[in-house]
Amino acid sequence: MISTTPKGDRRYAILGTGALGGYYGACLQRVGLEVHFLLHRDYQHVREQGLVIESADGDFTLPVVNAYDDVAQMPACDVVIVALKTTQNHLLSDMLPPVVKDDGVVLVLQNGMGIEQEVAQLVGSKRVMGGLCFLCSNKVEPGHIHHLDYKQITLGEYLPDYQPGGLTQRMRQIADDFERASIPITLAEDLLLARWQKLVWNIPYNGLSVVLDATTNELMADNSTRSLVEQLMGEVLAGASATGRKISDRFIQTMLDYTEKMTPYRTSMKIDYDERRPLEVEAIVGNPLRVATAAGTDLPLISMLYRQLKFLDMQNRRFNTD
Ligand SMILES: NC(=O)C1=CN([C@@H]2O[C@H](COP(=O)(O)OP(=O)(O)OC[C@H]3O[C@@H](n4cnc5c(N)ncnc54)[C@H](OP(=O)(O)O)[C@@H]3O)[C@@H](O)[C@H]2O)C=CC1
Ligand SMILES: CC(C)(CO)C(=O)C(=O)O
Repeated sequence: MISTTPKGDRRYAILGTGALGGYYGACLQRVGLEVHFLLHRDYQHVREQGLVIESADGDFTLPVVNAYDDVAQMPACDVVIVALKTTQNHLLSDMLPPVVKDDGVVLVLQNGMGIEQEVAQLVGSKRVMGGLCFLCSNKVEPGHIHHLDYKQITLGEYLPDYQPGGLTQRMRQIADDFERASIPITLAEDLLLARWQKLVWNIPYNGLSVVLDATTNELMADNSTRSLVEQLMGEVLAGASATGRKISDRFIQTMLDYTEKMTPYRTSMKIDYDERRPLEVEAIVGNPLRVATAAGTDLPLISMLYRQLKFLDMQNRRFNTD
């Protein structure tokens, strides 16, 4: 085991060493933090050969990492990063309890909404934080991650019912670790607001990329689809507003500009669809839709997108023989 944690440093666990978890975990280990990686199909490969990160910021290799295929073998950690696809979150009830220290924290870095609430039921709400990752990364081969663009994270504390959690000492400590690893961090006082803001991007682009078989640049180049993107973004703002979170209309333009500057991108949901993997429909579209509906607001375009995605996901799962 590589034990590099000097006094005061936090020990990290990465649950799901894929595109996101593998990238951030490797960045943290590279600057000397102690990181423990839970792997799945490429466990043997990574145990023997480590991780390769091909990155827009410079490639690097970690020939030796702390690799596990069973949480029971992992040490209890201060920060446990959840980086599975949300479609695998049913595994968390077994995975989390042994690996999070009594005074540790589970940091949910997945896309979507409502996951912190589920995690709080497993480990208690005092041990949960959320993060929104503006990252374009793919796992291209066993133990090989290709980081294409962006990397910043917005961090927020979770409190029951997503009451704003303010800024805390442990947020600053985790932010320091990531910044040491050259990952820019924004600290959010209100995690729910930050989650809605991220969904302004994910709901239209992830959803439409699957339904319309398109990349981000294709969605932006056509007037009809660009308008659909904008209308869907408007509905996300309405959902946020129904839960008491105001996002200014100008934010829509910011997200459109951000996407126009992005390298043409096949969204993560589109990659999952093409690879015939389960889609994160419930976390990214279903949960926010249900939250808005419960708060008394109809989101008709998002509701239609949700049903279309459910249909395509169900068809896709029928073909998946894994
Ligand atoms: N990739 C990105 O750029 C971004 C991703 N996100 C979000 O981050 C989350 C993770 O996405 P991403 O990293 O792309 O997904 P990946 O599929 O690349 O990573 C998920 C990892 O979980 C592993 N896994 C699955 N089942 C198990 C298991 N039983 N035990 C241990 N590990 C397991 C998979 O291993 P195996 O493949 O071997 O089954 C895989 O390596 C998602 O919610 C996504 O929406 C958010 C922003 C950007
Ligand atoms: C917005 C983006 C591309 C990260 O910046 C993302 O969240 C995704 O692909 O799921």
